[in-house]
Amino acid sequence: MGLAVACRRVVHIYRIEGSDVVALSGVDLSINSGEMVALVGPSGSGKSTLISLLSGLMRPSAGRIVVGGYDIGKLSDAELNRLRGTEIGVVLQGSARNLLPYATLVRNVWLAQRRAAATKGIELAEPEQILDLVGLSAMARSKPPELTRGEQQRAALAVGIAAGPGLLLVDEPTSQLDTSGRDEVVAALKSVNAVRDTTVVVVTHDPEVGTQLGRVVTIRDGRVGAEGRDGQDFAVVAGDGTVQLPPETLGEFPPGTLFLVDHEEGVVRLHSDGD
Ligand SMILES: Nc1ncnc2c1ncn2[C@@H]1O[C@H](COP(=O)(O)OP(=O)(O)OP(=O)(O)O)[C@@H](O)[C@H]1O
Repeated sequence: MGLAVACRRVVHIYRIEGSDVVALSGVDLSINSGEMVALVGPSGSGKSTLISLLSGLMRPSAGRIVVGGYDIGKLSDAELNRLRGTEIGVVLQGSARNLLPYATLVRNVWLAQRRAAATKGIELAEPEQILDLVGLSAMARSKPPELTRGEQQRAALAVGIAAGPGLLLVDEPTSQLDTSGRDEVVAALKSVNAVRDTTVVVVTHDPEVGTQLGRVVTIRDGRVGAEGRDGQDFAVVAGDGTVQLPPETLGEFPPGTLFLVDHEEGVVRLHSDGD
């Protein structure tokens, strides 16, 4: 069963040596249970910070994040740890960071399952079944260095879903892959989502990955700047009522441009001198 995600006015500030870096400045985002979402946006816009907060690796400086009914900001370290090992799967950028090079894929998956099996008290899928889900059953007895980059990335996904999480967070799974490697990784993500109803959130720089996942959320300057759904782009109203226009339209609508909000008609119109 997939976990739903709700972010309300999420702010995150890194404090380093007396200076503050505002990484997120008011993220409002809802993700339904079983949805697939791509997070895109310029470098430094806050995507990885958002993933770290959703995974419970850090708590937000302000605002609220609820994952599957758990309020991330209010959980103890032990509770966050438990959540990360069982309900939330995380695949870090760079497949090598997720895999033990000296262990076979079956053993990699089994090791990731061990703690969760005890904590959850339920029977988890056999490692071979999990590897089959990401298209790696033929490589079950191989070790990571024997795999191609794309296969390693899919093995990292298998480890990420080993404990049967309801939310899978994946950072840049297709960087450094060729087109066919990328498509196989996206197919593996889709198969996990379809078979297990897992909610999947993927950080990516590849627009094609976003298109294939269906819903694309653009993070810009630490907040949700835009959304793409089924190939159409939308501006998004944030929790404080502000709307970011795409930077490329700022020439057309410079700061100070007036819009008329017509409550009765339910429309927003550009104000021109003739109005
Ligand atoms: N550990 C940290 N300490 C201090 N500042 C940080 C830290 N991590 C990120 N930042 C800063 O927070 C902002 C958002 O960074 P983040 O890594 O979340 O962006 P991103 O969109 O994931 O970037 P990229 O696409 O390059 O990975 C940036 O200004 C970055 O320099």
